Amino acid sequence: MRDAGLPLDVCDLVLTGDRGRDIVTIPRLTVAAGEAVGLRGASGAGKSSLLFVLAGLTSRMQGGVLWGETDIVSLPPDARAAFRADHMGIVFQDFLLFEEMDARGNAAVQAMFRTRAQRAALREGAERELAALGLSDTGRRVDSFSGGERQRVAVARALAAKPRVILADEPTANLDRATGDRLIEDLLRLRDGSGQTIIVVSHDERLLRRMDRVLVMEGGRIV
Ligand SMILES: Nc1ncnc2c1ncn2[C@@H]1O[C@H](COP(=O)(O)OP(=O)(O)OP(=O)(O)O)[C@@H](O)[C@H]1O
Repeated sequence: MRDAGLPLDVCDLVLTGDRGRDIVTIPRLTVAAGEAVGLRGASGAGKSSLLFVLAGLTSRMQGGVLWGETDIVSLPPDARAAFRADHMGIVFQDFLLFEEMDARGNAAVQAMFRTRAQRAALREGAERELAALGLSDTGRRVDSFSGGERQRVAVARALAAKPRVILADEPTANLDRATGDRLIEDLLRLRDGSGQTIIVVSHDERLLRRMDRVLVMEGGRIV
């Protein structure tokens, strides 16, 4: 089993956008290891921007974002990328799939960056998650998949390596009810089994209801 989830400690965080505008301002936010937290709020409230910060996908942040002992704000971009690859599974709002690869290849894409010894486990994890999400025909190129199918590939990719942290932006948005429910069960099964920390942006009440805690964002702040 992989290590359990990482705790998060955000301190005096400011994310600055173009023209110097503050997009996200968080004086303090702590999430326990293994906690499942929902983030909700109106469009433009800063939810996706906060996920980007937590994933270390921007250099325009100030303050502290500690995952365990590691402050990703103070890491250079290549070290942030390595930390992300080692510890995080991310579901982006627009999925970011490799269009010319099949579902299986996309779900196991991190294998390209792993050692030979790690590749088999990652491919196995990808197959397991694709099956758990009910996706068949995994040898087909993803550019021919529907929105919901693409979403399932993106989620399988995020979960394949059993990361210590899962960050997801609207993971159930394109899914029918049954598939959405399956995804929610899958996320919680991971958390209950190996204690992953989960932070999910969503408007889906069924998903939010299952989280340990739901935070509301407004104007770049948690209210
Ligand atoms: N690089 C940037 N420069 C300036 N403003 C930005 C930048 N990135 C995002 N914003 C603005 O910051 C605000 C928050 O955007 P964000 O995408 O985080 O909102 P959101 O809560 O995720 O919205 P949605 O639910 O519609 O996805 C928006 O007004 C957006 O236009």
